[in-house]
Amino acid sequence: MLTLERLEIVQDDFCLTADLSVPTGARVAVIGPSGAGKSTLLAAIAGFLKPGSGKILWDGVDLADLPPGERPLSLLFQDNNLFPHLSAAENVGLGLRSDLRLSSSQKEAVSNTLERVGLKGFGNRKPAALSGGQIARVALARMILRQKPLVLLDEPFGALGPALKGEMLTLLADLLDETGATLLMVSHDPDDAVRISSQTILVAEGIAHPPIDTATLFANPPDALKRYLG
Ligand SMILES: Nc1ncnc2c1ncn2[C@@H]1O[C@H](COP(=O)(O)OP(=O)(O)OP(=O)(O)O)[C@@H](O)[C@H]1O
Repeated sequence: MLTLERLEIVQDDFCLTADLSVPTGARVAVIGPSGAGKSTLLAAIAGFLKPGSGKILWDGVDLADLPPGERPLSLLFQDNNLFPHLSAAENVGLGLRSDLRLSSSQKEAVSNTLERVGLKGFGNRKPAALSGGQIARVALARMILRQKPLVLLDEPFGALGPALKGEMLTLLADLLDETGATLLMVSHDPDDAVRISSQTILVAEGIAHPPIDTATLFANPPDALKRYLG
């Protein structure tokens, strides 16, 4: 379980508070107006931003002293963070070792994972020779290979067209079924929230609200969400 305990994150004159829990295995959308603090929230959980006060706990363990690379999570941004000079397989392999000195079983795991996301035979290609959807698949492959229990996605498919995005959300849901990982996914598209997540965290007016049932939230949106939805 992820617990944000009386968390306060301050960036210059911006302040976000959160006091909430996300049960293990839950899939939670994070939505809210632009600039409300969705990325800031994920950055704090990932360890890139030090909270002003409060705690971030995973299964009761305070993550404060763990650097980003040692936290029990994978993080994926919209640009998918692929290194342009590395092949698809190497980009996936980075999920296991940053120096890419992989054992033969690790290399096999990379190749199996590429196959799992539909990229069999694409391992030697550099990102420039891959389509947007294929790049997203490489990023997902790296994420699942890391086998972390918490997955943080920040608008991961925002640059893709609707059909491709739908395909990626389906693949993501299948991968989460297999790994049982807990998901927090920032999205600007309410349809994504409905599609991938049973629960939604609304971030608005300085507060990351506790997750509530997605359908209930959209059926009866609070004013801040109404304004955002337009
Ligand atoms: N490095 C920084 N230093 C100071 N303030 C920052 C910094 N990064 C972001 N902010 C501010 O923090 C607030 C929250 O930004 P954040 O990017 O988390 O919002 P968001 O909800 O993810 O927005 P969007 O949907 O547009 O991506 C904004 O007011 C932003 O200007």
